[in-house]
Amino acid sequence: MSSAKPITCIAAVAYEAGKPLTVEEIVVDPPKEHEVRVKIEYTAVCHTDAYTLSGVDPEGAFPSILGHEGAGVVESVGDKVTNVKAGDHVIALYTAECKECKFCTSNKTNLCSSVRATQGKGVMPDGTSRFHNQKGEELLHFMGCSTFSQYTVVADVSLVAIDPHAPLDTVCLLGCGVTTGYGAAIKTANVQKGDTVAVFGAGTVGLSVVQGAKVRGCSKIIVVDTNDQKKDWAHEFGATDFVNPSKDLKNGQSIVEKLAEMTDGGLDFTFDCTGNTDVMRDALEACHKGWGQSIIIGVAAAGKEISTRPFQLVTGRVWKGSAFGGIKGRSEMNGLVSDYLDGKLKVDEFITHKRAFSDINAAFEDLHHGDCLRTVLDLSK
Ligand SMILES: NC(=O)C1=CN([C@@H]2O[C@H](COP(=O)(O)OP(=O)(O)OC[C@H]3O[C@@H](n4cnc5c(N)ncnc54)[C@H](OP(=O)(O)O)[C@@H]3O)[C@@H](O)[C@H]2O)C=CC1
Ligand SMILES: N[C@@H](CCC(=O)N[C@@H](CSC=O)C(=O)NCC(=O)O)C(=O)O
Ligand SMILES: [Zn+2]
Ligand SMILES: [Zn+2]
Repeated sequence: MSSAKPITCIAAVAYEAGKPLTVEEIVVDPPKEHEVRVKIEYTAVCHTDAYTLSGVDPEGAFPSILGHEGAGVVESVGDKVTNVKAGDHVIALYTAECKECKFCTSNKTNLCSSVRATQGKGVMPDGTSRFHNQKGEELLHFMGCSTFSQYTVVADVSLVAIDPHAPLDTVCLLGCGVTTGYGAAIKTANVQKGDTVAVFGAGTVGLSVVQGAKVRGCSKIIVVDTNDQKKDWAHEFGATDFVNPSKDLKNGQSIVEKLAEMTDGGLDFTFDCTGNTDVMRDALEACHKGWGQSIIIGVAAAGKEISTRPFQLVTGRVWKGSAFGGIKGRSEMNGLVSDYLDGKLKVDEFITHKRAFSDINAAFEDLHHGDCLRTVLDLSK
């Protein structure tokens, strides 16, 4: 039996959709069997946190503790936990890896099913929460991580222990944005030397796709973004071209026509990193006839649907999706951490803002300004 006691700490609670988070004291219960309590040191804010807080996530539930791009140190473990121990440095995984379910053993996907159903309901695998506020009200978990709390409890399958030399204030970004985009390029799409690529949306996810395409030696890497402020970053991460569809198109020209003109008929691979369903259609239709593949990464609001003429698929274009870049967190995260430590994977470059955790609502504001890729929050402040 674990001898851990409840911990009182500071968390940012999402009480209501569309409202700022409330930074307050909460109680975090000890981890149960196959659970781990983690002291979160650093977390970043991902666009998906803002999406859920806005109220358009079909799985969004309140009150809850959001956050899923975090790193910290294991404080205590529940019974039957064997993959991590107190003191380990860890990254939280919103895509778990149990290594036993039919998804994990298939080698076809990273979408582990072990805890996904309860995770989507905001509870631990036993159906209960480990978080309460000072009034004794239950607070829900989020994406199996809830990193907007100084202490969180996660399933053991939702954690990976990492090299303790890796700085937690930067590798927290491997918990989502960087891994998602980079993995979508090198794993889901498996882009190759000489391929042509277009990336729609130059946030952390899109620029990480660019980084993957550059590492693989793609011949053309076109970034499409409506914000000119993203142009310098696009080139810094490896883009060969930047197109702003709100000002770089000829009269009457569509972005699909512009991209076809730039690539002799269309791209080998396109990636949606915006979550906009109209952009998803453009990304598919900008693919080359016969073989072009479009990868959807962006998360769209409840009720939104994608459409295109079936002829686009009949004539050989392929629509795919990618979650967490297709990366199996427990098996593959340490490869990314090593690449980062060896200077082969850019991570620090995405950190445009740093703030105290108590300033978390300002970090959500940062997301709406063109000068922000990621804000990293220090949970000790
Ligand atoms: N599938 C997965 O596993 C994951 C999915 N996501 C999703 O990926 C998406 C990107 O995340 P993130 O990089 O953090 O988000 P950001 O908001 O930082 O990046 C999105 C970028 O797209 C730009 N953009 C918006 N509309 C258009 C448009 N019509 N055409 C071209 N560019 C446009 C935005 O510009 P501006 O800033 O001016 O609006 C911004 O630069 C989100 O939908 C997020 O929820 C995130 C992580 C994991
Ligand atoms: N809750 C949403 C779906 C949200 C979604 O698609 N999430 C991505 C990760 S976004 C990270 O920033 C994902 O990995 N999806 C796969 C999964 O199993 O959730 C909804 O219900 O539409
Ligand atoms: Zn995310
Ligand atoms: Zn599994």
